[in-house]
Amino acid sequence: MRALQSQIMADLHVTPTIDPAVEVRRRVDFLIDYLGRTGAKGLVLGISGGQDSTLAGRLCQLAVEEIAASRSADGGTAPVFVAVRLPYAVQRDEDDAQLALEFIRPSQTVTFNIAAGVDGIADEFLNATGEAVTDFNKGNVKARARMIAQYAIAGQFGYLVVGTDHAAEAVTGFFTKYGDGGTDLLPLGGLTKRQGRSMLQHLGAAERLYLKPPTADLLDENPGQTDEANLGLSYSDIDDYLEGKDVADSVATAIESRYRATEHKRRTPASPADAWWR
Ligand SMILES: Nc1ncnc2c1ncn2[C@@H]1O[C@H](COP(=O)(O)OP(=O)(O)OC[C@H]2O[C@@H]([n+]3cccc(C(=O)O)c3)[C@H](O)[C@@H]2O)[C@@H](O)[C@H]1O
Ligand SMILES: Nc1ncnc2c1ncn2[C@@H]1O[C@H](COP(=O)(O)OP(=O)(O)OP(=O)(O)O)[C@@H](O)[C@H]1O
Ligand SMILES: [Mg+2]
Repeated sequence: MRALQSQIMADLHVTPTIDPAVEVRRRVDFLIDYLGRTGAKGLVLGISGGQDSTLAGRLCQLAVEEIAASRSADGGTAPVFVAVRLPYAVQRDEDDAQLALEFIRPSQTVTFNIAAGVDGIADEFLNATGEAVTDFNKGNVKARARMIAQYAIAGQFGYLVVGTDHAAEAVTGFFTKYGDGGTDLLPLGGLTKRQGRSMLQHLGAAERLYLKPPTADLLDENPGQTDEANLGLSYSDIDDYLEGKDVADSVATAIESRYRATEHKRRTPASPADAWWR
């Protein structure tokens, strides 16, 4: 194995194989423990219809249901899980999002359309700079608008914002800084994409929910662009690398170059006391 590969596996807490049942239990326990220690009144998470939010959402719901079952015995109130639909106007694959919600069965579902907010920022960008925001930058505004919506809900009702980042996204920094990367806790941390898929399968999700090609779906001009097309890398190769397997040199080099370039996304902002960025 390459030296950096082994270092990355350790830094991102990846294990080459998992038992899906054990990982479901461990991550539900983590959510229960975190909720207990913070006293938060609930968890909030955007549900897109993609694999990651379907899995994280189901784990959140299992956690709050277990807490509710244990508290009903002593008459206490339990935290809730709020699933948020966050379409930009009309979502092309809304049926997948609805299927994910049917599987998750959240305590509550809220729909918060980000179109007015995002278009307001795009209009003001033009006023302020004299040029139109690019489709790519507007995509990151969409991801950040979703973060703002979730924190508004969390702040108002005393919830925590759940993130869906996992090792196969963290390694390439494939998320919007302070957008989908801006969250309070990460129940999928350390998992590869195929390990997450195996957990959804274990939980009895419909195939469509875990075989769907991953997409950030942030672009007006290329709706549903797959992550793999955007990255120029397949999740199968990224997972192999993270699980310590041999991959082509060109694949390892591409992953390692992205890993180095995106270090700033996995850190808190640099200050004069830090040296990691040198
Ligand atoms: N060395 C450095 N030290 C500190 N900060 C640094 C920096 N280099 C850039 N930055 C800052 O970071 C910013 C760039 O980062 P960011 O704004 O995130 O933008 P960027 O990484 O360019 O774009 C986000 C990428 O993540 C993808 N994405 C987003 C959301 C969801 C998903 C998904 O998987 O579903 C994927 C999206 O398709 C795109 O390829 C710069 O504008 C600058 O402010
Ligand atoms: N249209 C949307 N509605 C609600 N939440 C969204 C939407 N788009 C993105 N999100 C949130 O942003 C997170 C990051 O998106 P990302 O595409 O990485 O995950 P995913 O859609 O759940 O799974 P996949 O990576 O397989 O597409 C999602 O997990 C979800 O919480
Ligand atoms: Mg997606």
